[in-house]
Amino acid sequence: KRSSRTFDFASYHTIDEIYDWMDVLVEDHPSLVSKIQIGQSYENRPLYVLKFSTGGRNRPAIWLDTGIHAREWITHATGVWTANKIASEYGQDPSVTAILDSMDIFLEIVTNPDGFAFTHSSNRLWRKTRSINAGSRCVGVDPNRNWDAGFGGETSATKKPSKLSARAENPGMETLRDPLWISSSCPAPGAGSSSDPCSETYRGPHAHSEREVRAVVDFIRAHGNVKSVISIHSYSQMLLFPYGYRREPIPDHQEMNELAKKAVSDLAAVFGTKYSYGSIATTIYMAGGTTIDWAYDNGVKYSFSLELRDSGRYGFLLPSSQIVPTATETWPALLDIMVHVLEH
Ligand SMILES: O=C(CO)C[C@@H](Cc1ccccc1)C(=O)O
Ligand SMILES: [Zn+2]
Repeated sequence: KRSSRTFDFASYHTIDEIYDWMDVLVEDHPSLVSKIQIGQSYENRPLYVLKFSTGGRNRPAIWLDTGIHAREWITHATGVWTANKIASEYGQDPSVTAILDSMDIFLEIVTNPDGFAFTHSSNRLWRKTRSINAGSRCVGVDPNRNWDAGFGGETSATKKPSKLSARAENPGMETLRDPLWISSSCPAPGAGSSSDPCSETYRGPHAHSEREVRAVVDFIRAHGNVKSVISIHSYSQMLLFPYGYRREPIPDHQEMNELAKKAVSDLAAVFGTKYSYGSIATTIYMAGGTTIDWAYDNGVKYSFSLELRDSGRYGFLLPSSQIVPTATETWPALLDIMVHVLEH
């Protein structure tokens, strides 16, 4: 009989391998884990979400997503490891047990399946969705600029992008040659996204134009009781919270900052990996239309994004030997956030 525990967590996997593994995880934990489909991608791949629940009806919930950017393979791998950890620790770890006795956890591992498949088949550094842009030969929308929160920037940038801002508009192109820019605090253009379909931060024709984004928006709105959204990216080793579309701090800045401080401290305690933390706009760069700004503005107070390993040496091409160490050190940070949500 297949077991979810014998899966090779120390290797990168294809979408089919991950989707098959999800079914085995459900088989191994039938009273805790279920798989729901929240929609379909542009190319009609299913959008699957793992639900961890011990009962109740519409309990307060935590939403986790990985793989919204296709090339950030360490995030899908961390999502698989974390799903297994949650399922294995229920009934063993007191914090996990307490969380799941009162709340549900939803985890979407392959949030951008078309892009992910494309990184396996054609272009390992693909970031965006694979939707066709009318009137352009350039494909795809940045799913982390497509959300209806500061979409297109409050002051949509009309100024000519400077060299720096051109870089900020093309995350990943320079990072292989010049990783420093990604952790530079220099701001991206005011808009924090691009209207150019050929840009890596193309925001799309309108907010929620992407099926992959729309499906999550509809799910979270219909659920109505999501207390935390944690959207996991790589790389640069940061723990981020809103806002990205404004520099002004959120009302809950102090609480979020202190929680982030504790989380990165507990992460560092594992192997010494250093994370920075703070609001998106002040820690990485201005970014409009992001997942967690939308969540926060729609009542999800505990909204965070993680930027996993590394800080630029391998970037998106993180060796598979670092998968389990990365997932292992990230776990205490996730637990800190989830326990805080449970207690508040
Ligand atoms: O994926 C990234 C490239 O690794 C960095 C992320 C940084 C970010 C993450 C979460 C919210 C706002 C910005 C991005 O530009 O969307
Ligand atoms: Zn990303």
